Amino acid sequence: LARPYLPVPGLAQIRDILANLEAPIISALTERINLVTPPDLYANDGAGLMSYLLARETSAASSGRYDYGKLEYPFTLPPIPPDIATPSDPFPPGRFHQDTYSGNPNITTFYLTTLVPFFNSSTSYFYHLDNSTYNPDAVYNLDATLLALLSHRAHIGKVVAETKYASNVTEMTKLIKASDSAGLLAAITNTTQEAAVYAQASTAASGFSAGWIQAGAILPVTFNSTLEAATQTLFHELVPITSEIEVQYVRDLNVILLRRH
Ligand SMILES: O=C(O)C(=O)C[C@]1(C(=O)O)C=C[C@@H](O)C=C1
Repeated sequence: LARPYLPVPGLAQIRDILANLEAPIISALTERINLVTPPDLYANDGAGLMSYLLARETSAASSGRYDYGKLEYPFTLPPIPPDIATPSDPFPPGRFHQDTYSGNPNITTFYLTTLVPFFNSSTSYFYHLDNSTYNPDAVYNLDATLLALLSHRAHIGKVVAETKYASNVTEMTKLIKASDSAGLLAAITNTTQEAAVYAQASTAASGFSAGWIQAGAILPVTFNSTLEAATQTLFHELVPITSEIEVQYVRDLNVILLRRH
């Protein structure tokens, strides 16, 4: 089946798209932080979460969630096959191509090792008459929502990379041909933009915690600081994961560029 020709938006528009994902990410994080985490929920490298995801992703795949160009990638299913460049389709600058790299293993590791420790609430907004706070399904449900948002956000790096390549073909081609990963990382990095992303995340986090507190939610005193710290940690990991997806995407052009010249 022929895949569609999908041009990518310009950098300013993509940054708006990335900005629009910050509030939903921090919203899901806020909800997740306010649920009790049952002991051993993530034992065996998150095997329980992974089997929860597998069922959900199998259903999501059948409704097309991970189709070509959606920029949504599953954690538990085989990756979408990459595009193969041909003489009639040499991946012209500005056109999206599907590469083989997935940032999801890095996202899973970071989630389990770095983010889960923030999820230490002793109270839950679910009310059970038997006073139990046991609710692994509700927890996994938010984990799955959050992971899908993080993955989508990071994999938008593929179109960031394409648009950066298209606007700087000469310079990037040199780095790609030299397989200069460090040079490519330097070329795609914009520390001013990163600072803006972190500042916006921080504003959103304080907005969400203020909202919950003003709405009269009964919250542990540490909620505000936990959400702030988790948000900062999250975005300081997500931006490097996004950057790595960008670098891998342009590196993938190597074969084509070497063949062309
Ligand atoms: O906006 C960009 O230029 C991006 O490449 C995206 C992003 C990010 O993840 O937000 C990643 C790397 C850059 O250093 C700045 C920001």
